[in-house]
Amino acid sequence: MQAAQTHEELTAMAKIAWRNNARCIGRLFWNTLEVLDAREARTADEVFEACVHHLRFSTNGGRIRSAATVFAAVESCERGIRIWNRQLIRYAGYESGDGSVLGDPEQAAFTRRVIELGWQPPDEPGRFDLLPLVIEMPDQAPKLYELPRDAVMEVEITHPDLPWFADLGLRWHAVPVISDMALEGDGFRYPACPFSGYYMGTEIASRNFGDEKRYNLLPLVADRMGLDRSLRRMLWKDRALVELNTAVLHSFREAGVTVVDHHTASLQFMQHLQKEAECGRKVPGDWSWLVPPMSGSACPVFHRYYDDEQPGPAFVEQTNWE
Ligand SMILES: N=C(Nc1cccc(CNC[C@@H]2CCCN2)c1)c1cccs1
Repeated sequence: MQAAQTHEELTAMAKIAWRNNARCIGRLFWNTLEVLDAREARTADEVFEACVHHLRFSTNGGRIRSAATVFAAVESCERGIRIWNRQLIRYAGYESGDGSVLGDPEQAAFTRRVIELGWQPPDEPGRFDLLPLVIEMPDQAPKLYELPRDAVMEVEITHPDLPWFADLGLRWHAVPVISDMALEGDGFRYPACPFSGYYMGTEIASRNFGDEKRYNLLPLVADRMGLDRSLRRMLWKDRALVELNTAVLHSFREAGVTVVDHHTASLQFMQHLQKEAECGRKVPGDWSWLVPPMSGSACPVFHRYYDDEQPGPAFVEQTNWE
């Protein structure tokens, strides 16, 4: 077993792992990452407390701080401490007999799993019920924890010009916290290291709200806009996407919650490419992830190729509970 990394070594490793993440458009700010050291957490309760602290620290009243909380390292083959949730904050998906889902369909299997583990859904299940955290300590059964409501900031979605938009009852949480990946590098592996930043508007509007296999809201928004959905060439999906994205960006800014539009994020990434070239470093990039899911060719990141290397240190996928 190697000597543990100092906090400085751990911080540098996590920052470089972010800088190496080929799928991330927000890497201009890699050096601002705050690393919270939770390697001493030895019980599920202590891990839960550190996760709640991460939410409060990163949310920061809406002035979001990019952060990573690092729990204990493991030898390569061990499972170690694991957070089963893909993100610390996710909404339940309740599947009914006919296959329809109330809430987030992407979370239907996980929702079933946590109910098996003893989670009690609310008396009135809804579209935005917070899922519990599932924390697994080495050689122990997983434990469930409800997130304190005051640690989860949410934004209600309204539209600057369309009054009826508020009636859709849409909301989303302010901070994305990826909690199922491992931080690997310099001979160390950290299987629990939730990391968070701020959202790009398209993630919520185009993907979480827009995807057919998610909240599938394009037909509803188009109908409320009075568009003719019988003709694809009327581009009703595109018009609905623009208004969903306008609403998300407007609502987050109104609420004082950090968010970035896909045009600004693309320009920032081009600056990052410039800075890295000046430092003599290649920038690994995955075009299919870097290009925003709407108006791709209107973003400069679209008009070039990327280096497909995957250098370490890195945040890596790992087998989860399924
Ligand atoms: N803005 C963010 N979004 C983000 C980053 C990484 C991963 C994810 C999760 N999205 C992955 C899903 C899976 C398929 C399509 N999207 C979101 C950030 C999350 C953590 C720091 S920034």
